[in-house]
Amino acid sequence: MPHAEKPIARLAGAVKRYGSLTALDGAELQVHPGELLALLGPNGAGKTTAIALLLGLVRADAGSVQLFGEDPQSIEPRRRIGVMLQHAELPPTLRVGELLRLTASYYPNPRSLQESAALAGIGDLLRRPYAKLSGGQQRRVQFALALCGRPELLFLDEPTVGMDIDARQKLWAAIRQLIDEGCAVLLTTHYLEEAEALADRVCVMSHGKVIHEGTVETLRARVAQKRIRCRTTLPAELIRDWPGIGEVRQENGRTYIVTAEAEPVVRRLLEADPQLGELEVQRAGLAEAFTELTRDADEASTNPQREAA
Ligand SMILES: Nc1ncnc2c1ncn2[C@@H]1O[C@H](COP(=O)(O)OP(=O)(O)OP(=O)(O)O)[C@@H](O)[C@H]1O
Repeated sequence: MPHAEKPIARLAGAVKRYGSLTALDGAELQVHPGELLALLGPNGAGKTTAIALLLGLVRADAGSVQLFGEDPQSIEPRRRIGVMLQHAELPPTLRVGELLRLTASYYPNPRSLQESAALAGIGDLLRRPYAKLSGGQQRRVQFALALCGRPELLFLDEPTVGMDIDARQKLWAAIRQLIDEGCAVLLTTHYLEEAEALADRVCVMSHGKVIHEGTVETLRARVAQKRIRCRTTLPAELIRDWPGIGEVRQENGRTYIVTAEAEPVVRRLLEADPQLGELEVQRAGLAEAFTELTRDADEASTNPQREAA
């Protein structure tokens, strides 16, 4: 999708090797002002490495890495970002309020303590020592620290891991509020519903490359499969032999069918079983699209001649 505005964070052909392991293999990634980009991919795909490059924590072996058009290791672009990583090492004896004040002091135009605390929902934790908080509370404090500098770009690496449903939804609401104020967010997550709830765009990574980029809708549309569910007396073996059937499963008295084209299958089902009931046809969700995409990428990488064939 062409974008009028210049990206504020950019990887172009970025390569990062750890010994013989290639963690990033020519990754292309762009974050634009004010957007929420979700970075998805299986474990080890290279998401955290991509973020580490953009934060200047590691250097690329090849390709270019830019943050606000500059080298991410220089101080100016770093003053414009906020960061919440998977593993945060924070001084355990400091109280939450002290941590927030200290972090805010690194930024030229920080939010007030009260504003940061309210956004992250930690108003009642300010006097507590950080080390004594629960895992979920510590995550919320880390979120407050990430947003206290009024960043233009927020990096959130699996922010809701360890949070209960209520805390997760509150964090989503706070992220939406930041987006409304014009902050861009680069989010990595394994929760596809999180990407669906928040993202303007998604990038799917596999084996150190971005293998898909688009909206949640375009990602879903990549998967042509439909799911049919019904109650029928027809045996699974019979349906399996019909043309265009991907998979048939029977469970708890219901039959589940996966097919690329639902209409002919539905027609045939109704003809073969006039008693058929509880018929439902669904388009594949983001989870199926994601699984299918990354499986294709896995097959291509373990079987490279397939590409050439
Ligand atoms: N410091 C390091 N030294 C050696 N190998 C590393 C290092 N950091 C990452 N790797 C390897 O690089 C690859 C990409 O890792 P990365 O952490 O970027 O993946 P990820 O997509 O963030 O995975 P996850 O979803 O599990 O967090 C993995 O194979 C990982 O083992």
